[in-house]
Amino acid sequence: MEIKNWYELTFEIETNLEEIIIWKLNELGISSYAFEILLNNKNNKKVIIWLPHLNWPESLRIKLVRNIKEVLDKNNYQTNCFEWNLIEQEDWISSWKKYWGPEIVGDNLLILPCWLELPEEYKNKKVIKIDPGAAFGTGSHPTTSLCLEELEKISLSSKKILDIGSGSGILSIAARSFGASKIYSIDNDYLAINSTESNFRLNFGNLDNLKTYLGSFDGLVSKYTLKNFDFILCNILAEVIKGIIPDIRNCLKIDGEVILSGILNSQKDEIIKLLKASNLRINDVSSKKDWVCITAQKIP
Ligand SMILES: C[S@@+](CC[C@H](N)C(=O)[O-])C[C@H]1O[C@@H](n2cnc3c(N)ncnc32)[C@H](O)[C@@H]1O
Repeated sequence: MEIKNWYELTFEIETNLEEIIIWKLNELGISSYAFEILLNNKNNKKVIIWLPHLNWPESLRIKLVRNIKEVLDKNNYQTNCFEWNLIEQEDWISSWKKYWGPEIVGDNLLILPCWLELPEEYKNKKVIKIDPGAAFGTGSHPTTSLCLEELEKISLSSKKILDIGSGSGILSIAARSFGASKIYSIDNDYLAINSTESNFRLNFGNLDNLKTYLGSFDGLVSKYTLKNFDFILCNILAEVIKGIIPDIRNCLKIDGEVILSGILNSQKDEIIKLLKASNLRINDVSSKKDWVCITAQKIP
């Protein structure tokens, strides 16, 4: 289905609430947003959220504002200044482009918005081209960059990968760029699956090494044979991760590894406990801002 128009929601927050808003939007499955520094008030930022109009009837928009207000209230910030505009696809693309430039991740990766030429100074980087569309995964969120940095550390040559919650496809594309031979990408949002496929094509010109599945991971594992993966990449919220750890183990081959992201610092210990209980050995824990990424290995 093609998205024609977008709702644009804007409001102000104190700058220190940015991470909390990102966390809430992530939880609500909202991926297109930006923060703008206000020149007249350096302590505040403008939040701009774009929502595909077909998926956001009035009732859901009212609920969204209520959700955001609740989060802000809890953090002692009161506002009623929420402004809605309806904008056309072309205007959304130009708004979005204004906020997005090339981004270096880890030692060697460069995330490049598809409408930009590769800047000369980044010619030696491994480039991942992304058209952000309506799916999560531009590389700028700590949960994504933590996964990308983990991927840089491991040898993926000829490996079989499962990407659970592929969003824009950014991790699948990185895995292929690092030499993985077969990538299976799962997402329960059709916009994300479209985005994974079109971004994969944008980078490699074809979908030869990619297989996509639309649906929830727990439903798909019982329907298809998803087994013997060398690596599983899973950047989903901790609440979802908790319920799928045993299935993740079943999908890994012995010695295979899972990279889990989307976990808040406060949720780390509980996830580590669940991983150990499923016979998954913790190999690495890295963190950025409030977020943690855990790498665990299937032991016999
Ligand atoms: C935080 S985004 C991650 C996107 C991308 N992999 C990245 O690292 O930037 C999580 C994605 O998981 C998908 N998702 C959430 N729960 C899921 C589930 N149970 N099964 C499959 N996909 C799921 C969402 O639609 C979303 O695209």
